[in-house]
Amino acid sequence: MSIENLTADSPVETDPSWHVISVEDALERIDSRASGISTAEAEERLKRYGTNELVDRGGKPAWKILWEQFTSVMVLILIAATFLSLILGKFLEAGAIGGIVLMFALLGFYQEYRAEKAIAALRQMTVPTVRVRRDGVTVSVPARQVVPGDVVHLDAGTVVPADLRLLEVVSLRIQEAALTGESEAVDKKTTPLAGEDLPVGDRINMAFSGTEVTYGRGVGLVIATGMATQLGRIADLLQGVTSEQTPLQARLDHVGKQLALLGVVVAGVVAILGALGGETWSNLVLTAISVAVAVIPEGLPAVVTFTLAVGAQRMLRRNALVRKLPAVETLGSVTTICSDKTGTLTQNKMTVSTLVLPDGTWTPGGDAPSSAALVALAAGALCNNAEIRHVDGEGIKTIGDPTETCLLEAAQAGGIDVVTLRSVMARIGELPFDSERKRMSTRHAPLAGQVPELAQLPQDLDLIFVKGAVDGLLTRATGVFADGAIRALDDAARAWVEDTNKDLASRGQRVLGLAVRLIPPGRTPADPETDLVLVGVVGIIDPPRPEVAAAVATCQGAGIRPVMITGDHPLTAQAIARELGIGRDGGVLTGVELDRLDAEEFDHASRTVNVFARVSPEHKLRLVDSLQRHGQIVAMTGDGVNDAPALKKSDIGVAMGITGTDVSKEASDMVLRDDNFATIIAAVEEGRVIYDNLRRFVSFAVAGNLGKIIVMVGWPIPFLLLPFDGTAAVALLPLQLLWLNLMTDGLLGLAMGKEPAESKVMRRPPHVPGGSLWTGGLGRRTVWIGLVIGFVALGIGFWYHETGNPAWQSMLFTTLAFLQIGQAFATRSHHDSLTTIGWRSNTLLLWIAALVLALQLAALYTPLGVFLRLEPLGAVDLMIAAATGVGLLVLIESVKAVDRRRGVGISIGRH
Ligand SMILES: Nc1ncnc2c1ncn2[C@@H]1O[C@H](COP(=O)(O)OP(=O)(O)OP(=O)(O)O)[C@@H](O)[C@H]1O
Repeated sequence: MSIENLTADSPVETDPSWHVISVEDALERIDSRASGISTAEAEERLKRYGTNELVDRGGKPAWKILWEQFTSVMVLILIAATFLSLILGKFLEAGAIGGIVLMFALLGFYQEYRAEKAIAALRQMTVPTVRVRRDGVTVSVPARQVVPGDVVHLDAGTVVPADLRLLEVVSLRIQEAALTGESEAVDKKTTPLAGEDLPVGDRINMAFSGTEVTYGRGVGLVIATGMATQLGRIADLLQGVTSEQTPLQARLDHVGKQLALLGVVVAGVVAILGALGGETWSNLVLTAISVAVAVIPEGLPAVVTFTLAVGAQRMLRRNALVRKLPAVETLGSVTTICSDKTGTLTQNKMTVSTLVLPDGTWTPGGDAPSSAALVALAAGALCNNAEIRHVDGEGIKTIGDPTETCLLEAAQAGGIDVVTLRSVMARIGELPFDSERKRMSTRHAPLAGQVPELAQLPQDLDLIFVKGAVDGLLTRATGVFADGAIRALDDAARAWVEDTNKDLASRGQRVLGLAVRLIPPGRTPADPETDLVLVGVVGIIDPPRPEVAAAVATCQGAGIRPVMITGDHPLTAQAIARELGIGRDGGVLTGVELDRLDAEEFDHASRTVNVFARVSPEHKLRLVDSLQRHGQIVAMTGDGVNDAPALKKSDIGVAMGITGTDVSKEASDMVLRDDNFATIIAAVEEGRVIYDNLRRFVSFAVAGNLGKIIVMVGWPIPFLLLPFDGTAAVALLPLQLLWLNLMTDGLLGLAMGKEPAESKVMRRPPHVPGGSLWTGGLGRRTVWIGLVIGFVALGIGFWYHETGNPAWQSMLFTTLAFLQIGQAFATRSHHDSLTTIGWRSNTLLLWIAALVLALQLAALYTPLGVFLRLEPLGAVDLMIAAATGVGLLVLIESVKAVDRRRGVGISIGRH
């Protein structure tokens, strides 16, 4: 998409010239003010202009989902079967097969449609909120309620919510790749530009919907919303968002197709056997159809979608919001979790514990601060973007980044009136905080005697206050403020700062240095953050979240390595890591140290070191890459705009719901609604449960179908060898098989998606993603259960047939149903006995089993039986059939018991 296309041919181009007029003219043109519009006006404009949304961006249309149900290989074979039956003049069969195909297709449609809706609803939950000025105050509103004329705030990490004419910028940089394809971020301005028809990419006093703020902050006037924005004009984008298949879905699709083809082959074999036995042509075709129908796992797609969607809901209940369905499954195979420290492992509730000065310390709540302490506290309050507000009913509240709010609170505890201080010491410049520099600076006009607390500082110079990581400040400092005067930063002073830093950090505290630079008014140094005078060092406590230590232990027990990746000091990181049980050995490496490693050493480090400190987002990306190259499945957390590449690269990108930026959320697969590490572990557990349940279902369905194949193939063989009366070449009719598959794969299978966790789910290694479904003994178990089902049913069928019982087919049919009900219960756990897990722990299965039973009885004893060509069975026959089901249940349970005693059993296949 070229830039020209966007401007020249846009059909809804209304007023392209916002970039050539001044800020004041822009405000006037749209009838707004720098303080924003009123709530009433906003409501009125919302009615006039509509909501700020692009026309339905996501999701498959319903007709497409429905169409896909009818075009799968399985269904096509069934449709072919319907036509063959028609040709043979078997109208009832044709109608019934057709009907059941329709039923399966509708079931599949319903499940998939629901899953689509559920995922769309989940995506809706991450729709960003925007800070706008309404009625003169800044409030948060959902992005969809933004209207033309609104004045909105932009910060690093914000996705621009609408098209804006910029009113204020502070080092504002915006990445506009979504619109222009240009990946380099653009520096923004507010001054009018020349040239009405400048291309979008050159309108640098505008910000466009969908682009991303990568740095700085700004304020903009909304000039277009929704479909009237530049983004809204790019039709291509609107169709975007394809729903992805999970790896397992893709593999199961494959299994489905293979089974369908196998069905065709086996059908051919049975037909040949029948032909050898002198069976009639039409009966042969009918038999072939029956076999194909028996083998095809009709319920598979519906059950898989249902299980994944149920899984996403379960995760949501545990505060993990899945944005992409494949994540539900991938979570189960995660081997390494790289987590930020602040806010994820810790509470992000920061309090200043101590302020260390060259000539003493001050503790909030303790004595009155010394004059040196006042300078440091004022520096911390001025070089600070948190706000103090009076909230009705709650009194004075600080709002903003916890690292900054705690500094405001400390200043107030020290007796400084922050609001007054800030109004007197107006800010005239700012270098925003970023996680690469790990510091921020603000510039203020000379004191001129206005602030008594700062009487000891020169009164006629501009002040640049800097706060940030101590190590960085130390390399840029030349002086220290001690005993009311500025002294040279000699070795002793340097050693004092370093020791203080280490001492606080090794106690797990976050350490911030505070510094000032004095500069004649009007002069702008090339790098304002040099020649600094240190005024103090602050120790900040951010306690670990109480539940995280247990989550870390669970994580390790589950064969998953937790890794801490933090921008904080290595000693702080290590102290917190130790407290939480992360990386008892393996030490800590810093970003600088990582940079010194060669590729091989880096790879070694990524696999052995568990704590990485003072890293930048770019290191996160390299770590993910290195881990992935060594076969690890990596979950990576991130909150900042620069974390997006690492989130995208990781197998599970995890964003923070509370503190995360829009950009990080958009790049993620999963959002933690509570920012909590423990929630990742909960999601992993759910992921494993889902994987187990899918494996369980596939094993159940394949064993059942194997049983049915044995019955269908095995049935004609004795008749070939023995004198044949020509009445019994087909064990079961297509309708009967379809019915059975509907009962088992369809209904009982659905209930398997609801199975709760196996007891050992978090005490075993993660499964190999993309690995075989049948590993760990599951293949063997599936086969023998299939053989038992097949031969028991066959045996009973022969017995009834040979004893001349006309209901032999009904008996065969009913036996198969009972066998699979028994199997369904026994398969509820691969290890634990049914008595341990409790009959009632999956009530859905109980209900569905009851329903299946009722439907089976209806098939035998109501007019439905005529349709299905079944004869009623006597009570004894019923009991025999039921006994086979109970027998299979007991048999599987006994095998599990023996396995448990021998310490073996179904495993997940990674050792
Ligand atoms: N608002 C701030 N102003 C100035 N410096 C800051 C600010 N916040 C953090 N720092 C400094 O930057 C360092 C890194 O902070 P950053 O926010 O990048 O990492 P973090 O949040 O501690 O790490 P993570 O969340 O990745 O565990 C901190 O140790 C601190 O020294």
